[in-house]
Amino acid sequence: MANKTFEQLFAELQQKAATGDPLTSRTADLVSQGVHSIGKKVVEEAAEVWMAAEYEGEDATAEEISQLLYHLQVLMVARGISLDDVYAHL
Ligand SMILES: N=c1c2ncn([C@@H]3O[C@H](COP(=O)(O)OP(=O)(O)OP(=O)(O)O)[C@@H](O)[C@H]3O)c2ncn1[C@@H]1O[C@H](COP(=O)(O)O)[C@@H](O)[C@H]1O
Repeated sequence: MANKTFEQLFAELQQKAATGDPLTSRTADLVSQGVHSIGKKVVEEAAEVWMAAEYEGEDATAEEISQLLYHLQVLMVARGISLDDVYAHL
């Protein structure tokens, strides 16, 4: 059912940020652009989650949530924040 877990995606993104080609990897491209650009994507995706939750179905909302989680993870990688750093606050 699931393509990958949250932890598996994070490990993949760390690898992409370290060795990926910005021409073929969205993650490498975003990390090369920096925290300002990634932050704007996080805000954009958060708004799309809100709109989908209010006006669209569960599947569309879940897709938007996946895109928000992806961009949050890219921001974490760009700032050198680990999953444990975040889990410590849960
Ligand atoms: N989970 C994701 C993922 N979620 C969202 N996105 C990207 O984020 C975009 C967000 O959608 P938008 O509607 O905002 O698209 P957009 O406005 O055209 O985006 P912009 O390029 O204009 O910012 C999507 O089009 C995808 O390109 C993702 N890109 C990659 N991943 C996964 O990340 C891993 C590494 O990917 P690469 O770094 O590309 O190899 C792979 O497992 C991918 O499946």
